[in-house]
Amino acid sequence: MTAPLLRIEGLSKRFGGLAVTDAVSLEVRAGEIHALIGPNGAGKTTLINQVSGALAPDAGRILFAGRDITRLSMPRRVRAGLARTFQVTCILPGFSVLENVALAAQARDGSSFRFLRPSAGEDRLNRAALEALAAVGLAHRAAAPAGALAHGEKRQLELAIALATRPRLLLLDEPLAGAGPEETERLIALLGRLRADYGVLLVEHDMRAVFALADRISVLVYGRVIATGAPPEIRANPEVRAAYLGEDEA
Ligand SMILES: Nc1ncnc2c1ncn2[C@@H]1O[C@H](COP(=O)(O)OP(=O)(O)OP(=O)(O)O)[C@@H](O)[C@H]1O
Repeated sequence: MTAPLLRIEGLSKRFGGLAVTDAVSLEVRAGEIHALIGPNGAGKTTLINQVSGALAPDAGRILFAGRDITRLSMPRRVRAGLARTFQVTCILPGFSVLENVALAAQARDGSSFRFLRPSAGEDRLNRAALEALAAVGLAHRAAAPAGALAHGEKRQLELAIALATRPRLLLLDEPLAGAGPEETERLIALLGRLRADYGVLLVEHDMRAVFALADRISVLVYGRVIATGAPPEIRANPEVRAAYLGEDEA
């Protein structure tokens, strides 16, 4: 079996007296969608924040492609191949769709264009941005102002922004939040296609999407992983059903 792309070992974070993530361990393999589910306040976003580098853990380790990244800055993690999207849409509405993605491509490449003429650098960024937009099915909207996109298209744009940083692992925090039924279908299909090329750690409340997409699911309750397994195992787990899923998810 291939080594995991992401390995989280005993990750703990306290806010005051509250253990928000409590010795959390899990792995994400390349080509796998690993969903992290759990009730509101279980610590899912706090875990993603620690993996992305927005929050320092109190204890535990984060290994990415075998390298310990626990103390690495956020920009260095992006350069290493970690990309995240946010629960709340995070785009520049006055810039075009293409510009939003080109900026992300530029942030990833940093100074790598310093020996190129600016226009050649710009062409390259635009090409990279168009490629990322094509991968999420949004190339036809490249010239539109980002603020004019429909909600579901904004979620696609956020994914393109993440892809433009050339990641190996995507940290997706509620990518379906606020999407209507048709947009949800489109985004589920898109996430399913991305699986071939990336590892994905997916936080999502839409259980139909989670059970349709995930190769494995970890269930977080009060900061602790109470179960990890394939979707049928999780669905049948009595502790999970009692703590989170309830009867209607069966
Ligand atoms: N910076 C902070 N300071 C203090 N408490 C915090 C902070 N960030 C989060 N918390 C608390 O930690 C707990 C876990 O929050 P977190 O956002 O990680 O949960 P979640 O599982 O992502 O929830 P949701 O599904 O509602 O997004 C909550 O009780 C929250 O109030």
